[in-house]
Amino acid sequence: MDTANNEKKMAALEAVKEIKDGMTVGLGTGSTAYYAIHAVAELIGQGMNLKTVPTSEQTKQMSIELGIPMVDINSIDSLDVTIDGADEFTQNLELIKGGGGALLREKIVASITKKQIIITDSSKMVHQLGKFKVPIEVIPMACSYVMRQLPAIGGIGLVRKKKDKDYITDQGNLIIDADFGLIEHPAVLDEQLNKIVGVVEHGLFIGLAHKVIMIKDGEAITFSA
Ligand SMILES: O=C[C@H](O)[C@H](O)[C@H](O)COP(=O)(O)O
Repeated sequence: MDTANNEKKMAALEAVKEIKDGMTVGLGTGSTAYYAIHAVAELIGQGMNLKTVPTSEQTKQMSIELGIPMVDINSIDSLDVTIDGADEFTQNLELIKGGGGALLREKIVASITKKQIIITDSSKMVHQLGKFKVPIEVIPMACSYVMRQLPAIGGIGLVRKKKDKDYITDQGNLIIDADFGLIEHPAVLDEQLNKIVGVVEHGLFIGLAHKVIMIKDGEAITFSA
């Protein structure tokens, strides 16, 4: 296993230590969350009684294959813990997520989670967000309107493609990957994006993470809110 994957796995194993019997657990999406999902399956295999909520169709499929019990998010008020990855994070626990297109369901799950734990390898920490483009999920009919609004708030967008076709999210929407340069005030941009009609959600996660566990040089480094 290469260093990055080793770090992802170690972070996942560290995070699942927070899971206790009887908890409801949110399962993130992506190559880092992958290791957490496997670790949760192992806990269940050892007899732990857990209910989970997946943050994407991809994670739901994995959960089915691994025999992980799931619960309808509309039948619960909150989740105890969610373990998810990130594309970038700062020490203030501001994040960019959505590189894998799952930001909308991830943000809904994070919003009702008591303890949102982000797990990363050592490449994801930044001093200022913005090298990674901010994914913006938009209603298809609003796509060009939203694109035209971005320069007024300092951004340039590109519609995400997959194999030469528009990338379609789990909710049937499009994603605009927007370059804002380094983001001075993520909370301000968060509000500006939320005000654009046709934007369903975006990948700036501000005030949602409670803890980031990053592995660097074989050690777990924890950042807490
Ligand atoms: O949409 C995808 C999610 O936000 C992922 O958690 C994020 O892109 C990080 O993915 P990975 O762990 O594969 O780097």
